[in-house]
Amino acid sequence: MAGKRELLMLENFIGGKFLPCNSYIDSYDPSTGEVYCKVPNSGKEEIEVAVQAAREAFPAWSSRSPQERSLILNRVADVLEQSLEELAQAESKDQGKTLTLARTMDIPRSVLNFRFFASSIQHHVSDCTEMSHLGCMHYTVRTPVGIAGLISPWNLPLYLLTWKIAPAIAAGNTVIAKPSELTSVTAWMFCKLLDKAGVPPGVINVVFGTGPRVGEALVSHPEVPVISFTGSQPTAERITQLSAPHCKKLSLELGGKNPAIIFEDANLEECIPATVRSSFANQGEICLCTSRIFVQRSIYNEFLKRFVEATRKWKVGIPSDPSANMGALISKAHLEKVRSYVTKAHAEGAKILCGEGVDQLSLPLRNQAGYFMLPTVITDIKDESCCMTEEIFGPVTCVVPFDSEEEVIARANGVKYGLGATVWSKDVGRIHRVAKRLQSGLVWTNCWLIRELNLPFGGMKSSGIGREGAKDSYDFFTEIKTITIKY
Ligand SMILES: NC(=O)c1ccc[n+]([C@@H]2O[C@H](COP(=O)([O-])OP(=O)(O)OC[C@H]3O[C@@H](n4cnc5c(N)ncnc54)[C@H](O)[C@@H]3O)[C@@H](O)[C@H]2O)c1
Ligand SMILES: N/C(=C\C=C\C=O)C(=O)O
Repeated sequence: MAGKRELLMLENFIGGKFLPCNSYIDSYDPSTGEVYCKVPNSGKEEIEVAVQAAREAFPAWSSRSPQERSLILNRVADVLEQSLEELAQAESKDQGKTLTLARTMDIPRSVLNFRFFASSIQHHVSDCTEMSHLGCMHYTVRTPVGIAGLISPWNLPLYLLTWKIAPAIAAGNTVIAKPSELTSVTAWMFCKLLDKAGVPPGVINVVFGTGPRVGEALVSHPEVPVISFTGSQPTAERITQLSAPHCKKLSLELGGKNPAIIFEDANLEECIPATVRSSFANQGEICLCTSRIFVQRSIYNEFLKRFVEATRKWKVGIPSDPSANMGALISKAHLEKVRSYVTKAHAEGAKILCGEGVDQLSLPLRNQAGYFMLPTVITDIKDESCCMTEEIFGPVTCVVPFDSEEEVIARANGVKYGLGATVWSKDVGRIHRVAKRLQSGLVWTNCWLIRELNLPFGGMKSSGIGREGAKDSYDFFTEIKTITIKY
């Protein structure tokens, strides 16, 4: 039929083979609102087959040396890098993010995830102590846990999936990965590259589908002893319940309600563009995005004026537009949810200074049913408002004044989350004092989102349990044993 386009059909990747599924889910292009892809709607049956493949691959893979595994991880990095442009195009189309961001952040970071763990796996050492008076020495050994279940969200699809796959296989585990059903395409493209990189069949299995069906089947499987999950807090609760009867090892990387604290001596030339970026990068769909901006009262009015001016220049455009700073949100439902927060803030008497309901979006005709929204700044809002306490995960940020250091620490800590904070000041003593007292797994001062992969990444309170990073991921994906030798 004229005008009818072929849909992209994904398949599960199990035991080194692509396998079709009995049923499929529609996947949408967020920039047009059109269905363009079909994602397998897998369930228990597919998980059973994947477990069998991962179980069979485990003995050979886990007995390779870290150096041998490292060679393969480096080859995965190479093949990913060779496909950088196709992967970036696909990530942008599937997720709605700008092509520029996919090219400069998502895919390069996915490549780096493999290179980084290929190197770090070769540098771990174990502990050894001696009790000479008893003629004993003790040492520790670490062994891979087994089959790892890896579940990832839709905001940084390949970036976050590979941040789990790379350390898990580097440590000798085999894996079953389940990407978000909303953004499965780059995971499927990644599977196509694995044979070329020399990854043995069954070491990496990817099963697609929804959380309640295939995600729960994976989490509940008795032969999957370790689950690494990145996503929302309510899903983490469900995963915790399902894992409890099996005492599974769990790593939970969850949401945030991240504060930026801006003291009167901050360098506003640097702070304003960085805070626009920390609020609205990737459409505000990064767990580390700033959503509560506390500004010291003496500079509040100046900051607000300049911040709103800079936000208005943050361009929303179609993802392929090189001048766009922001693309489309992930789904219609998510767009409606994000907008509803602005409506609630307005109803509570807060002021919407720019963006949603105030300014006009300008989009090409073909993209008018896409899930776009302008970056929105809210002020005159109470700390207790849902916009100041709940994770919105979209391009909405609130700006409020504060008077003292003591007060702002208490207010910044006054939410259930504790993931990433930023602090802006030239006073080194104050930076150390405030950073130490913030209930936050990560604190960036005078910058945002500079990542050091060696060090722990993760959240406090409802932002999660456990940390990821060179040593932390190694510890998580291995079991430790203490051995005593009497001589
Ligand atoms: N801390 C971090 O590093 C980090 C990083 C990115 C995103 N996030 C958080 O992720 C959330 C947004 O992502 P999302 O909407 O995809 O989260 P989500 O919890 O809805 O889904 C995440 C993943 O879990 C799966 N899932 C859903 N229900 C499940 C169930 N019952 N059992 C097993 N799996 C299930 C989904 O299919 C998806 O693959 C936000 O809260 C964001 O802050 C956190
Ligand atoms: N896990 C990381 C980032 C998470 C972002 C959430 O949206 C990372 O940089 O390692």
